[in-house]
Amino acid sequence: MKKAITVLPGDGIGPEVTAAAVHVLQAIAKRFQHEFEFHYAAIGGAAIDTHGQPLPDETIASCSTADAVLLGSVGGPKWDANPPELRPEKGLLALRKQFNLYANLRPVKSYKALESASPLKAEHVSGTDFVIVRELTGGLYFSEPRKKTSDMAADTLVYTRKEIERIVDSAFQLARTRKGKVTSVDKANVLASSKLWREIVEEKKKGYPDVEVEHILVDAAAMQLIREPSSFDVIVTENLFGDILSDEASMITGSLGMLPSASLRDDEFGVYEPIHGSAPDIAGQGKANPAGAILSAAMMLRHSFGMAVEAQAIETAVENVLEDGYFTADLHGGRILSTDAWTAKVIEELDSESVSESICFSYISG
Ligand SMILES: NC(=O)C1=CN([C@@H]2O[C@H](COP(=O)(O)OP(=O)(O)OC[C@H]3O[C@@H](n4cnc5c(N)ncnc54)[C@H](O)[C@@H]3O)[C@@H](O)[C@H]2O)C=CC1
Ligand SMILES: CC(C)CC(=O)C(=O)O
Ligand SMILES: [Mg+2]
Repeated sequence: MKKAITVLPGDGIGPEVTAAAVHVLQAIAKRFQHEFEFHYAAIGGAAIDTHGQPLPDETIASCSTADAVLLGSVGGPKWDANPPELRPEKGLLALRKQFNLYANLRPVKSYKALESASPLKAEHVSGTDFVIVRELTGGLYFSEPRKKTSDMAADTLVYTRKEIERIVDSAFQLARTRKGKVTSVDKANVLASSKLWREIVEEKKKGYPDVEVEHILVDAAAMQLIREPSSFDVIVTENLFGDILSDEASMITGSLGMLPSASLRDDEFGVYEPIHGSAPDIAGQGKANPAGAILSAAMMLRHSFGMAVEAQAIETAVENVLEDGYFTADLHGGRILSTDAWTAKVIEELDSESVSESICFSYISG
């Protein structure tokens, strides 16, 4: 199958982790006889430097003609003093809005091999398997009006019924394919937007009688994620809460570098991005964990290209490399490899006999 992928490496460790994911995709293309065409375009600080804006028209054009987009990360101290319209993060937010990517799926799954890398006790980590469904194109990050003087500052939190309904529907539909439970996270004891959110979840649940629903306030949710992460299946929440809770949740697995994400709309198109930022403190040192980006590529294969077997091959290879005790510098307890060396292990694993046998078996049985 022939597919066009636009790669937006961005800033900091973005180019390192997207390079890793592209290498893995090339290995998949070779093994399964697909043709992946990679087109590179600028976003974030890199785009400000070359094009004078964080989301150039050429980048939008490239993404518009692509089957899917692989993104690294944006931002860094070089651009921190820039005015708001010339901040790297503005490019990422504009990309999400431009392509109407309202549903950001962030799977959080524990790995046996990483139980000791997590700051949580192994018995708490074990069995963790949930997805955060984060609303991605509304809320405070798209605040209008937004104002700042030296004496006051204001951001506006707006959600429309339509925005809440579609993300809540996404969560219910996802729960039906999993363990059948939705946890809606809000701050309905204080915020008007959260009160509407909760009302809509209550209305929507009538259409999904097979799905169990619970409501939890965001502060308690932050606690419950640490106390009993295995109690969650699908968490649905607004933009800011989802951003914060997913970084917290990443540590259950051992590192922020482990979590992938898919930013989706109603068709197959998607932007696939690790949840972490540009990590300026480790950029250019071969210390970045590329697992989040590599697993994002697997999500791309499954969702945008319908390549479930290929996606599973990547996920199995990542798991096996961790099982073999090969870690990156952010994870404690294994043999530490550089970003490139760890990626090479994943590709070696993909090429290995055991993975190819399980793939053949899946083809036959699937
Ligand atoms: N999606 C995106 O592009 C995002 C961009 N940012 C931007 O990134 C810049 C840095 O933000 P921070 O708050 O430091 O968050 P960050 O996510 O870049 O880093 C937080 C910490 O986690 C570590 N880390 C992150 N990803 C890692 C990986 N793959 N492997 C190993 N360690 C990893 C970093 O070294 C750092 O110690 C800022 O300019 C921020 O605005 C932040 C979050 C998301
Ligand atoms: C620009 C930020 C909203 C990016 C971020 O932290 C995220 O999407 O996780
Ligand atoms: Mg974030």
